[in-house]
This record gives sequence, structure tokens and C-alpha cells, in this order.
Amino acid sequence: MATPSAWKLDDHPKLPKGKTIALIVLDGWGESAPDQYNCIHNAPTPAMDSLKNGAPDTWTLIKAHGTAVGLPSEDDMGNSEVGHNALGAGRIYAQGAKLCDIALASGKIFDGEGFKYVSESFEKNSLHFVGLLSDGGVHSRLDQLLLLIKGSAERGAKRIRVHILTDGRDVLDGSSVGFVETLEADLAKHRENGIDAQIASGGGRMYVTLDRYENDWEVVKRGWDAQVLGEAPHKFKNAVEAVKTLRKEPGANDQYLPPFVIVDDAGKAVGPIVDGDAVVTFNFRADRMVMHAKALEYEDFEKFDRVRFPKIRYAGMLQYDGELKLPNRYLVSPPEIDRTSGEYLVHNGVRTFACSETVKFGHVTFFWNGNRSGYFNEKLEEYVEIPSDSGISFNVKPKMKALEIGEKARDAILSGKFDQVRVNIPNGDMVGHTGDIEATVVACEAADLAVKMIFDAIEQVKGIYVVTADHGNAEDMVKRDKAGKPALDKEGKLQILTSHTLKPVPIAIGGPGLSQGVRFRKDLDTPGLANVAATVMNLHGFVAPADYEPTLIEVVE
Ligand SMILES: O=C(O)[C@H](O)COP(=O)(O)O
Ligand SMILES: [Mn+2]
Ligand SMILES: [Mn+2]
Repeated sequence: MATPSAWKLDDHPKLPKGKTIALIVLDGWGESAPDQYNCIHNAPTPAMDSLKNGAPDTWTLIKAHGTAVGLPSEDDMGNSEVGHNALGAGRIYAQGAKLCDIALASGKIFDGEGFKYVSESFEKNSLHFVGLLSDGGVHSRLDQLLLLIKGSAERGAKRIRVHILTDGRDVLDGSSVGFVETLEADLAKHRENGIDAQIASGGGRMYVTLDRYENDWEVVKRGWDAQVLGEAPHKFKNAVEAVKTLRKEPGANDQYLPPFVIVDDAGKAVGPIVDGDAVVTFNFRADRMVMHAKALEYEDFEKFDRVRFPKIRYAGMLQYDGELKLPNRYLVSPPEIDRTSGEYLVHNGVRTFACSETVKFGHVTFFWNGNRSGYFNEKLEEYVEIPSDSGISFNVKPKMKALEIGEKARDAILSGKFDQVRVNIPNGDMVGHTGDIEATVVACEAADLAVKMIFDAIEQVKGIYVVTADHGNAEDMVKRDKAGKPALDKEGKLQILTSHTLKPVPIAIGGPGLSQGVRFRKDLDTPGLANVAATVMNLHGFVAPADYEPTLIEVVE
């Protein structure tokens, strides 16, 4: 914990204090070649387009994936959690994916308190794994699950049940079948070794279990019914058959598969979670696990009728909320992100407003503040959440709440009550994930209109804007071969990309309040999202702490 005096930031030698700064994060807005699969290019986005004229001095590109945001490798696309962590913290932290890799490689994960706790159930009860089944690396990874299963089997687990959530969002739609086959083959090997290991239930991630920020508890309930009660509208003898069959329904896709349970010859669910069992949720990322974790852990719980609340030994792959200590037990300690820019600025009197709609609200608050919920100082901060639509896929309403976010930001700017007005505009990302190209174009247009609204307000108060993004998504909606051409599948069909990308993201600065001579430096090797915090601190008139990644700007006479 820093002492009060340690929070004091030095004055910037050249830049003044007191400017209103709009800090806009366009979720899922990368920079890519202009072609028909680049929805940002194909949408009318005059506000964002005009910024490019300022290149290289006031518009440039920064890295938003791989090691620049603390992920294991350069093949890892960026995501909201690591992106907003880097943006807000100004430093690069080894993130959940990497911390789990390290703990699994050394085997330390199996020596920790969390694993010891769940292993007390191995002798007499089942060990359940619940999580997202893919190699997307955003929330979880299949290879990590297989290592957990192996390690548990070697350490005495006799009865293992896996509750899978199919992806199609961080990976190609349709890839679920292959992942289930891989898991099935692995479990079959364990069965040969005398371990009773099976998939017990499943469903698509967006329809079963993995909701976030309390947008729709029904999603979590569907998962509960299948995983804990062993009840679901669809019953199958094995999971490969389940996924293949459910995918044949018109309009079906991996993200939204209905819940199913695996049953034995007598029609009985093979793996409901019961008293005495152990449960490990193998997602390392927090946002989509918190609601499920509450259902598993909280004695008092009113979000839906759990029917049965089994007494289990539960551990998360990570602790998903450090404030709530949720879950209480976990296998790997999450990154300890401290001294974020938000906390510093509040200590230095910067009054802050943050806003997004529900599906991204935690991104611009919780993730931004180093995975910390709530205010640092409620007198100086106001966070506003606009309720998202729920129960729909966002291609149905691609404008989402962009204009409402724009309006709230505008009002906050014009109120004169805030020095920093920070928003996340979700459209490019949330609609990009649906793979619906036409809707994503509409989404990008709406995001740009919100940006324009904020620019106009900044113009009026003679403020400064900083616009950037957390990672790519809408700028490329098709899978590509090594040469960058759209890749076709075995049947010659285009493969629509629902996931994020490895592309860089734009960052632009401007507005009447931007001091003369401020421009982007050209001497930084590969600047990334973590360089933004120091930049924003400078624009507020402060020098960033010495251990922050360097600022992106310089002031030339
Ligand atoms: O959770 C999701 O929606 C995706 O897996 C990642 O998207 P995000 O990182 O932009 O939230
Ligand atoms: Mn994002
Ligand atoms: Mn996303």
C-alpha cells in the first residue's frame, strides 16, 4: 500500500492542469486493410476517419495483443480484460492465462491450498470441472483443462465430470465439435486407466452459464439446472453427438447451443453436482465467472431458485473478485494490479466519470481499476451503468446503447463537474462477435456517432479527447490464410471470424484544450495499451510514476 505522500504525482513541466479530458475506448476497434470484411471501413465513420489526418503526430497505432498486454505469446489476441487492465494500470502484468501456464508447467498448482482443498473430495466423491471449452485463450484454454484433469487423476481423483460450455466466440463457429472430440479422447484414456471420467453436461457459452455483470441471470440458471440438478431440455448419451445434433437446428451456433445433459442407459444424468463433490471452474478470466461463482458459493442467494444447494468444495482457477473474495478458494493467485492510474488521479484531485452499458460496464470500471470494484473516492467519482438489452444477440439491435452512452458522457462533460469522462463504447466488439457483417457495419456507425457527440461536447468546454480501443474485432470479420486472403473451409465456404484479432488499435488525441506542440513520440519501439495511462496523466498535467510504461506524447516548442 502506498503512503498518502507516495500518491502525489509531480506536476508536468509543460502541460497544464484543469482540462476536461474525454477518454473513449471503442471496444473491438482495430486497424486493418480496407476490404469488404472490414466493417469499420465499410461503415460511415466520419468522426474516427477524420482523426487519421493527424497521423503521425496526433493519430497512431498501438499494440493490443500478445506480450504487450501480458498474454503468453504473440499468437494471443487481445481481449477486454487484459486490454482495460493495461490501459488503466499503465504497466504490463502477467495475466491469468500466463500465470496458469506457469503454475501448471511447474506443477505448483497441485501443491497449493486450493487444489489441496478440492482434493479432499477425491476419495469418496466426484470432481467436476466447469468452463469454456476452446483454445481461444481469452477465458480459458483446453490444454490447461487437460493438464488439470491429468494432474487430478494422478493425485487420486477417481470420478471426474466435465461440464462444457461451447465457444464459437473466441474461436470459429463450428469448432466446438473438434474440441469436444479432443476432450472425449482424453477422457477415454483416463477411463482405460480405471478412472470414471465423462462429460456430464453442456451448452453454448452465451446461453448457458457465462453471462456477465448481471445482465441476465436466466443464463446462469440454465447452467445450474444442467450442472447441479442434472436437468436440461436435451438429453444425450454422449457429448459429441449432443453438439453435432444441436448444431443442426436452424440458426444454431456454438455460442448459443441449448443446455443438455449426458444420461446413462437408464436415462439418468451421469453427473449432477451433489453434496461432498468438488468443483473447479477452469476459466481464468473473471467477468463471466462471477455470477456462477456466487451461485456456487453463497449460502444466501436470491437470483434464482437453486432448488438444491449442494455442500461442495469449490475452487476457481483464479479468484474472480478480490474484493468479494470470490471464490474463497482458488488454484492460482490472480495478478496483483496495484497503483492504477485511476487511483493515482483520484488522489491528485482528478474528478472522474465513467460510463458504459451493462455488458461493458465492468470493463471501464472494474478492469480499468485493476480488477477492483467500487469507487476509490466516492466524492470525486461517479460511475454510470446504462442497462443493456438482454435475452438477444446484439446483431438484432446493433446500435446498442451507444447514443445513450454518448449522451451521458456529453452531459458529464458539459456539467463541469468532472476532469476525466471515460467511456467504453461496445458496439464494434459485441456485434462483431455475432459474425453478422451487415449488423456490424451498423454497429460501427453508431459507435462513431457517439464519438462525434463526445467530440462536440469537448469542443464546447475547450477540452481534450483521447480515443483508442482495447483490441481488434470489427475491422476483420473473416478468417485469413497466411497470405492474408480470406480462408475457405473444406467445403469452399468463407469462414466468418467472430473473435477478436491480432491487429493494432488506433489512438488519437485532440481537441481545443490540447496544448500547442503536443504530439506522439516517434522514438518508442512498440508502444502498446500500457503506454496510454502515462499519456493521460500527462494530459491531466501530471508526470506518471517512474515505473509506468512511458508516455506516448512529447511537447515540442
Ligand atoms: O467474453 C466475451 O464476450 C469474449 O470472449 C471476449 O470479449 P471481450 O474481451 O471484448 O469482453
Ligand atoms: Mn473488448
Ligand atoms: Mn469481445
